[in-house]
Amino acid sequence: MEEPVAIIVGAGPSGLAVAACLNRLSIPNIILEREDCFASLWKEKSYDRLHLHLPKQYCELPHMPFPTTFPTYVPKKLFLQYLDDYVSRFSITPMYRKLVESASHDGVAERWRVRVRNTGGSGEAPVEEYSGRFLVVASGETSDAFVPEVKGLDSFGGEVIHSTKYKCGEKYSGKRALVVGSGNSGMEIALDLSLHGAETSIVVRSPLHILSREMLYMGLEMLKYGIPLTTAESLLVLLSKLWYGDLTRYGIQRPQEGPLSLKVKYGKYPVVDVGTYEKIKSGQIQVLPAIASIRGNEVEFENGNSHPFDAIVFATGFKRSTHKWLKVK
Ligand SMILES: NC(=O)C1=CN([C@@H]2O[C@H](COP(=O)(O)OP(=O)(O)OC[C@H]3O[C@@H](n4cnc5c(N)ncnc54)[C@H](OP(=O)(O)O)[C@@H]3O)[C@@H](O)[C@H]2O)C=CC1
Ligand SMILES: O=C(O)C(=O)Cc1c[nH]c2ccccc12
Repeated sequence: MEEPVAIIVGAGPSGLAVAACLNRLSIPNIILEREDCFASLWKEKSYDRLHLHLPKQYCELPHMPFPTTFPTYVPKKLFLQYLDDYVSRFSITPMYRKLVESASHDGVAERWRVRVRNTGGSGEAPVEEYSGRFLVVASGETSDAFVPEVKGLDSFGGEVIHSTKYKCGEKYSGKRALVVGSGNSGMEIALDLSLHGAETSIVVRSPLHILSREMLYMGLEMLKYGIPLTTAESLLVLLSKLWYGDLTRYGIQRPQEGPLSLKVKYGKYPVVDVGTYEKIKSGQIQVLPAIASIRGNEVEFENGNSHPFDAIVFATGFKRSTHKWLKVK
């Protein structure tokens, strides 16, 4: 095989976008993907009711707009259909079951050396090596599911899953479900559970911004037209306060810093409300503080209260994987 100019790690939307751009310029490249499909987070590790939070014009990949027939907020199924079309259109051929174990730069040869475990076979996974002038890290901020250590979790009798294993709330009907974590996954999974008739609670341990999709869209449009970030986000906070009111009565604080600054500085996205707020307001979703410990089916919270649950969904986010394999001096 001809040596690629670029080695792309990860066949998520970003890796596919880079490969498409390189293919259009006939620049040889390979994508190394540890799973057996592209966009595995979307395909296999996300809940059914997932939609993009931004209007479609903000989410398209380079050189291929979404079809005009797609709705403004693209659902998972159509997004995956779009990615399928994208991969065929730009003749992208990711190499699957290639787990990158190390990537380091050889200064003398001016090449990246990438060691890969080929996990595709049946026996012991053999090691392969690839080299190329450029390395593209497209393995994402959401590569490895994160579950915190919780005192007594082992003693919990019910089901415990990470948000990546959650599809739909159907089987939780009538059950007491606790969602731990109040990012966008936790908030929407709590909504889904409640809509399916689960008695739902969610742990909110830190301050957060809640915006509607329209507010977020407005914020991004303001940035596009050159309105300063601090001005744009002051307006968003004002709108959020007018629309949602004082959230402290439900046990939710707003952060000191604005929603756009938090995203830009720390990659922390605001919660985009797709219906959870109404459920919290009506008392159908109960907000609880951080967990102190678990004993059997009883979960004790930091305010000293404890409640029994049948299932816990950890929507506690992800860790990136680069510290495991990317060797930079
Ligand atoms: N439709 C869309 O576009 C969607 C987009 N997303 C995006 O995907 C990315 C991942 O989202 P998500 O899966 O929600 O993960 P996040 O990292 O965004 O959220 C994790 C949440 O878990 C909380 N948490 C972590 N550890 C604990 C703990 N020990 N006890 C209590 N709470 C804890 C965090 O709180 P704390 O802040 O205190 O650490 C935070 O609220 C984000 O960028 C998100 O915006 C997700 C879903 C839908
Ligand atoms: O910068 C990005 O990741 C974007 O595409 C825009 C965006 C998506 N969600 C947001 C939330 C707050 C600020 C920017 C964005």
